[in-house]
Amino acid sequence: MRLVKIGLASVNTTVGAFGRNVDRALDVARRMAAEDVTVGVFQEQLIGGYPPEDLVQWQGFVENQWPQLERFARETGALSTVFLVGVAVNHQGLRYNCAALVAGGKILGLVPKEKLPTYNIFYEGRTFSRGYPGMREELRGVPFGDFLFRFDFGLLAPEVCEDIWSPEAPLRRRTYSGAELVVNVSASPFRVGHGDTRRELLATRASDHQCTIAYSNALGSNDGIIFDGGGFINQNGKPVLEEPRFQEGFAAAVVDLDRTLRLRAENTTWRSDREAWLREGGKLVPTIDCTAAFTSRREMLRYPVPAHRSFFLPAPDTRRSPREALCEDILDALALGIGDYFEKTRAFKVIGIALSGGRDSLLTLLIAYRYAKRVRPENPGSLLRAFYMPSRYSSDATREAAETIARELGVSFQVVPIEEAFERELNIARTMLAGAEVTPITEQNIQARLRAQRMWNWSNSSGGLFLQTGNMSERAVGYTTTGGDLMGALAVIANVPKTVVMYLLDYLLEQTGYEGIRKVLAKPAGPELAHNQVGEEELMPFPILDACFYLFAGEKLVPSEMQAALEAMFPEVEGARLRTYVEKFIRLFLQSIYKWVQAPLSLHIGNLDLDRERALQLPVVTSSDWTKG
Ligand SMILES: Nc1ncnc2c1ncn2[C@@H]1O[C@H](COP(=O)(O)OP(=O)(O)OC[C@H]2O[C@@H]([n+]3cccc(C(=O)O)c3)[C@H](O)[C@@H]2O)[C@@H](O)[C@H]1O
Ligand SMILES: Nc1ncnc2c1ncn2[C@@H]1O[C@H](COP(=O)(O)OP(=O)(O)OP(=O)(O)O)[C@@H](O)[C@H]1O
Ligand SMILES: NC(=O)CC[C@H](N)C(=O)O
Repeated sequence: MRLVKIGLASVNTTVGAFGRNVDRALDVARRMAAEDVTVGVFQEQLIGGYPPEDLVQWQGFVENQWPQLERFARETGALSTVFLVGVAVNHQGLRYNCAALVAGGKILGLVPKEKLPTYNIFYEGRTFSRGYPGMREELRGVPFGDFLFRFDFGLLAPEVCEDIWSPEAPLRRRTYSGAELVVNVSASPFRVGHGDTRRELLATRASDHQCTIAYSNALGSNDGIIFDGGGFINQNGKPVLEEPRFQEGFAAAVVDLDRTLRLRAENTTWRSDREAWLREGGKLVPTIDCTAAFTSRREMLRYPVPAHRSFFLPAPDTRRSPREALCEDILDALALGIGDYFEKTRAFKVIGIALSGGRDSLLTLLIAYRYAKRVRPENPGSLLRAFYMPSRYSSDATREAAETIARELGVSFQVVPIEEAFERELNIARTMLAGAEVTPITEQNIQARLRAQRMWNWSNSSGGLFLQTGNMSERAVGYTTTGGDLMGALAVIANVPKTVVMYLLDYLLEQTGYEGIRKVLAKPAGPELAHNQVGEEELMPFPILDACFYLFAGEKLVPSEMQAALEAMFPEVEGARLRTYVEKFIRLFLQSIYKWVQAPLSLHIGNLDLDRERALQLPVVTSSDWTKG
């Protein structure tokens, strides 16, 4: 029996706040040591914050991380814990994204990331250089490269995030070289369903490579990329610990590393694969001996027995239903996104929403309220302001719905009519047009723009964070006004399809029983910019719109393929009608790209997103001729 206690840390870092990031990490490091953690795992780019994007091009951004790493080492020097910390380093003019091994007051090693993700939201290949098999360098007197590290408790292999996402992972050659404990410092952004993907991936790697894996993820939102924290310990395929997500702190568990070696020895497939690898010229990874530099304290650790006192019976099932898991995850992620933007920019005092009595602004308000409840539990509503701005087209029903939810949440609610200003702007527009008619669409847009202007004015003088409320589906087809409801300081639900907006509201109604939600849902969605406007009549049914969006923008199908998929999905709708929906969707989508590119920074929760930096990089000036074959 060789017991080791592994701690997984979650620290909410800010890009560029090196000193503050390390202060927060030190606090967790000390708490881990106080609870006898042998190996404490932090996240990728702990010191610099993630994603640093092109800040890595500034030599100072990278160089100035080193003194902070040294400080971390110094201030943890008396602790009996080995720490893994993500840091960027400069070496011979190139930048590397590393896992640093720190123990006994010293930086004992630096292992650079080999797989640099340059897809979706990731741009690492643009700024960082890769580590490579057999890399053996020294940086400021510290071993820097492809190494294993021997401690009195076992053989450890540090690595960085994406390294584990490849079947050709460095951990293959490192475990074949004897590594027992693979430690992955990670920054894996929240995306719907990604938590399950991580769990399965780690179980597969730990089983394929017969090792114990400790994986610790980043926490907190930076620039709309939301890290949900959490982490996993998996021993040779068996889950040992799953750290709760969306909270700062750490979780720890004891593992018996002898078990990892025993299972490895029993696994004839692993052994013969290793022999074949050696025969084919596989090169063993060298080991740095750290036993003189650090002595662990493990005599107090106890064998990890199941809390439910059975090695044979399952633990009580605490899993959430898929519906609850989806809704709670999205709501937690978006609330963290609002909160971290509000706090980390240090630019705002309150949060404001133009509240229409419709679905999108209601959901945005409820998400902001979720954040407010965390930081001001005694009076969450005091952090928020809601403004209802009626024109001649606004109904009593939406006003009543908006007022009701604001009252239920204790949020200040102000009615600011725009009718007079609308009339004035209409007349001015007529004058500018020298007598020509103001189009009906312009009439609509004037109202949306007046509301935006008022929100900006309120924001300027109050220090208010003006939340933009548009959903992804309507943005995709340009059903939003440039300079109007498309604007705001932070777009909260811009990555949420309309059908998901409705799903979340149904869930929240069930959870909270708020009358305001019920009143909003009682009325069909529509912008109230003209008489009796119903969004689904002007566009198409939202389930079909979202399906078109998924098939075209996500799956990249051509119209005939989309049509076939829609016919299978909506057999009750006539084929000819589906064809007009497909054509309409593609036309609107391709002619609305200019709108998304001027939308505010938005919170990201899925790989299919309308954000030129993070998902679809489409030209604004483009023709749809190619879609016609
Ligand atoms: N390719 C291009 N590149 C750059 N700019 C381009 C452009 N094409 C038009 N433009 C400019 O954009 C203008 C048209 O865009 P914009 O002013 O936004 O107006 P537009 O897209 O014509 O109309 C806005 C639509 O959004 C709907 N809406 C508005 C507000 C809320 C909601 C809701 O869901 O509640 C819906 C509204 O019913 C209407 O159908 C043009 O007048 C022109 O100035
Ligand atoms: N009467 C209003 N008072 C305040 N804000 C409004 C008003 N009408 C529209 N807005 C703002 O403009 C945004 C766009 O309107 P839109 O109709 O797309 O959304 P919604 O009303 O929130 O949701 P839905 O479309 O599902 O009814 C709203 O979310 C809201 O922020
Ligand atoms: N920062 C990274 O390398 C993360 C990439 C990884 N595939 C993830 O999404 O979790």
